[in-house]
Amino acid sequence: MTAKRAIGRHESVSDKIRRHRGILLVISIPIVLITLVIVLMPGTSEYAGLKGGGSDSRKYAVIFDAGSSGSRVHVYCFDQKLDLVPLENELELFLQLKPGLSAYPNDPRQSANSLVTLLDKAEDSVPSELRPKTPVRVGATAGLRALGHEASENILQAVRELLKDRSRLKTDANAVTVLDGTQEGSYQWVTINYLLKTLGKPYSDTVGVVDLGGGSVQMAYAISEEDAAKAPKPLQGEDSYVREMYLKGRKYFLYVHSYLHYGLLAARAEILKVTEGSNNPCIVTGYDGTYKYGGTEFKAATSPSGASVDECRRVALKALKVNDSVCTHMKCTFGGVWNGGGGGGQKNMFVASFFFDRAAEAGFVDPSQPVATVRPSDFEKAASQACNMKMGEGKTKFPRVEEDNLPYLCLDLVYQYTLLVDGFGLKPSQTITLVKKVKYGEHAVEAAWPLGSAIEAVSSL
Ligand SMILES: O=c1[nH]cnc2c1ncn2[C@@H]1O[C@H](COP(=O)(O)OP(=O)(O)O)[C@@H](O)[C@H]1O
Ligand SMILES: [Ca+2]
Repeated sequence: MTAKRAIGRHESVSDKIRRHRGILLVISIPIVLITLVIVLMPGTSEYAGLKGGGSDSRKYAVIFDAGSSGSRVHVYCFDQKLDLVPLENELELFLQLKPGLSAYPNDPRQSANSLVTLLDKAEDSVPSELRPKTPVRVGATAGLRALGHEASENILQAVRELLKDRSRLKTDANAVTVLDGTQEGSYQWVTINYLLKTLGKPYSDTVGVVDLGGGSVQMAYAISEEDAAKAPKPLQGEDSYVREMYLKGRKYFLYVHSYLHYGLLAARAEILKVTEGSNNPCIVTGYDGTYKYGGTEFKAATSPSGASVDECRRVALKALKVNDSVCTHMKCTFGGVWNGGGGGGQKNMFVASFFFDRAAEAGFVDPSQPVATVRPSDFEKAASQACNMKMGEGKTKFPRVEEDNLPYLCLDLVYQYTLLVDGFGLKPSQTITLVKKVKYGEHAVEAAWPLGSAIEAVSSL
């Protein structure tokens, strides 16, 4: 016994290993395997945390929307997969002010300086070390388009100088421009479909968009390759009807058209021009004043018999030139413009900007919700009430309407109905989604073109 114990006590380490090698083998194989998996697989938590969490893998973009009625800035932050990630508590920094750049047609410096507060706050929201790598873009829309080349180019040049003098953000050669209408419409389509996560799906699973600004209105939707091949060729100086875009591994043919002078505030002027200098059946009963747009004044006075939906519709149809212009294409919207042929990409329409705002002011949409499902006929119903009231009743009948908009409420709602139904050819009973913001995970993001521009800007980095 003693001898045996003595032998046992002096057993060498190698003897022990040899004796227990079976057990050791059973324990060590899984440990080695697990270690290998952790080291080699990029998807496992620790590794991915190190790689994806650092601020150097994030890309910021600062986009100014120089709209006809106001200027806005959006700052977005994307991860490596081009998903939006929160900046502080929201998925974007969004700030806005009025008026827009085109309110200073003869003073380019003052026009550019109106962006200073937006610029400073936007730049502050980008981490200091990333600023020189962060693209900044300024896209001007209908306001500068309508000003004409020289005045708008002077303003843009002053904005370029402001960015150079005051900011460390990265400006490319074409970073400060007047967007052409088809660009604006296609960015809006990318924004909405990105937020709905329909990009990469077949074209008929995407949604179509309408964006009613102050100066212009855009419609965009994806069409089939066959329909794209049938698109009418644009005349000289016209934008082409179809844009090809490659997004999330799929090629899209996007029908897009922008109508300058048919944004809501510009359309008021077009409708008042039809009855030039005399009474107009779209003006709310009891109002007699003037409407200013783009430096011109228009008489805005109701007819002696008061406002009327039916008569206002006749004037709106004239302003849209629905029946007065020649359609040389298969089918037209209004003003002789091709309608794109319809199809699956147009069956769900997301309708933004002034459509949402007026519906909320008229009281048939809840302004605290990001989206609302309505029908074009809802605009007509609200128009009937607005056209039948007197100015004095406005505040009680439509408590949410801003005072300045009250004389034009009948006009705005009739125009919106006429644009959707007679202009764009939607059925009065078709459901459409009015959209202010789109939910993206837990957050909601502004349903506006700058996100589409930001995605393009960071994709090329
Ligand atoms: O970021 C946004 N989110 C939601 N609505 C917006 C945003 N930017 C503009 N809008 C809408 O567009 C309307 C003004 O149009 P804008 O001034 O952009 O005219 P434009 O597009 O014809 O130049 C605003 O009253 C608002 O309804
Ligand atoms: Ca706009």
